[in-house]
Amino acid sequence: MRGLWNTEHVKAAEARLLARTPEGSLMRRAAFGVATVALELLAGRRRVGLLVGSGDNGGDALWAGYYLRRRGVAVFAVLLSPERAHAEGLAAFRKAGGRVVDKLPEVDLAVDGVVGLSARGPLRPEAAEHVAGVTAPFLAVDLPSGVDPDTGVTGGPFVEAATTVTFGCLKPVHALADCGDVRLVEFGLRPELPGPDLMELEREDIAFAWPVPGAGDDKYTQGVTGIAAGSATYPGAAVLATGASVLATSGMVRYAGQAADAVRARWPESICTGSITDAGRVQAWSVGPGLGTGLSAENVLKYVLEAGVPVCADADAITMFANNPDLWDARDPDTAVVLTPHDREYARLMGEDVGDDRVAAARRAAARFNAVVLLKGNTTIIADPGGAVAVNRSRSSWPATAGSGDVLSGVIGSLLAAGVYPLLAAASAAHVHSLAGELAANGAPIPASSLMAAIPDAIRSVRAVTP
Ligand SMILES: NC(=O)C1=CN([C@@H]2O[C@H](COP(=O)(O)OP(=O)(O)OC[C@H]3O[C@@H](n4cnc5c(N)ncnc54)[C@H](O)[C@@H]3O)[C@@H](O)[C@H]2O)[C@@H](O)CC1
Ligand SMILES: [K+]
Repeated sequence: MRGLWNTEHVKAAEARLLARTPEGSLMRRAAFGVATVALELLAGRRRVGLLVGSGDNGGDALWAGYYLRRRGVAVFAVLLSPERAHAEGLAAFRKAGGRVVDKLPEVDLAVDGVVGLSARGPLRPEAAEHVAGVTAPFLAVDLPSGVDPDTGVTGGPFVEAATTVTFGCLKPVHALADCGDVRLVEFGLRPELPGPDLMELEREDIAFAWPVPGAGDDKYTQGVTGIAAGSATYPGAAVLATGASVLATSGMVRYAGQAADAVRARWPESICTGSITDAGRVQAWSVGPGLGTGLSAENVLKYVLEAGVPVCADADAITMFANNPDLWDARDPDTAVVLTPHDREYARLMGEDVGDDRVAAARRAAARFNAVVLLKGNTTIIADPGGAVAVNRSRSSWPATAGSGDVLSGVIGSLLAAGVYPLLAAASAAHVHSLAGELAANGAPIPASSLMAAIPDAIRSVRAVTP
């Protein structure tokens, strides 16, 4: 698991660390890290340009320029606010033979030291012009300038970084926005930090969480998943959700609904009934995809909420909660619920748009409904009602296709049925879903059924990293 910390916590921790380290040493260590990565990226080429802003981020860039000069690299720097440039960094840079210029010449690598942790808003016009004039790849210092450190939002021009070197710890921007290849330079900040504000699961975490049958297991002991999805109009949603559930774990899957014939034909291993009341016992329900929003669908939703087992509520289930909040009354407060809205469903459910701060939005919904909220997007945010948040950056946008959400809800249902903690179930499902999308797509569009079919490969790939 990788932790990520908000700027507020990073700044407070840095202040404590600064107070007990010799002046300037942290900046020089950070800059040395930047220079080391720059040398690696240069791979023998010898021209570097620096874009230097008014704060310590610019100071880092100037000190990195100093270290690069000492290794014989030609370094040019544009000072965006010459009178406010970091004084010691600039002096060291000049003394080492660095050249201050009005405009960067052709270089092999550009270092973005425009703004860092104190950044607000997009690049200002002058910086944007310099950035636009650069053809070399960018190495961003701490974070790509113009991208908000806490939300990853860009409201105008920003630096497209091929590589980002950050210091002390990762910040939300590194998971919420594209920062290229992110490298972390450690300098003893961790003991000063509270628990992380966000976490990003790694393959090892998912491999650890994913249910694996033991010698004493049978089809019942691994958790039976119930799928309440699909309708005469939308049988495909039922086939996809059930199939995803069948492929995600080796526990049993029961399907209940109007698409029983279609599901049975495609997934003979599932137990299908036409009515939810005949479904039998399950350890979790996945409800909503293609279900409709009429009275009979509302009754299905009530039935699964009353069952006293974890519920993944997706698609039409979310719309029904938005239309008729009284449906929540059917839920015992101890029943875990995972809601999986996309932005429009979120707006329906919450009566407000997601806004720029997606993490805060997911946290608000999780607190309001006492549920895990998985907010879909290129980066999926998964918030726990207790405040914990996991993020999953998708590797490509191919999974943004019809039926993809049905697959995700089936996987979440299976993990809930296997007893995986809801936040971990949702985050692990999101990870495997995006990995399956990447494996299936392999550079071309994919139907959701291909994504679903790649779930076993994704699980194998995740599990392959465990010793
Ligand atoms: N505090 C520390 O312990 C360390 C800080 N380090 C560096 O210091 C950086 C933070 O430095 P600062 O707090 O001085 O601030 P920044 O360098 O992030 O920003 C400097 C100033 O730029 C202005 N600014 C904000 N948004 C802007 C925009 N969109 N366009 C143009 N100007 C804008 C603001 O006036 C801001 O104070 C970190 O990102 C990191 O690179 C490192 O040297 C490591 C140690
Ligand atoms: K930067």
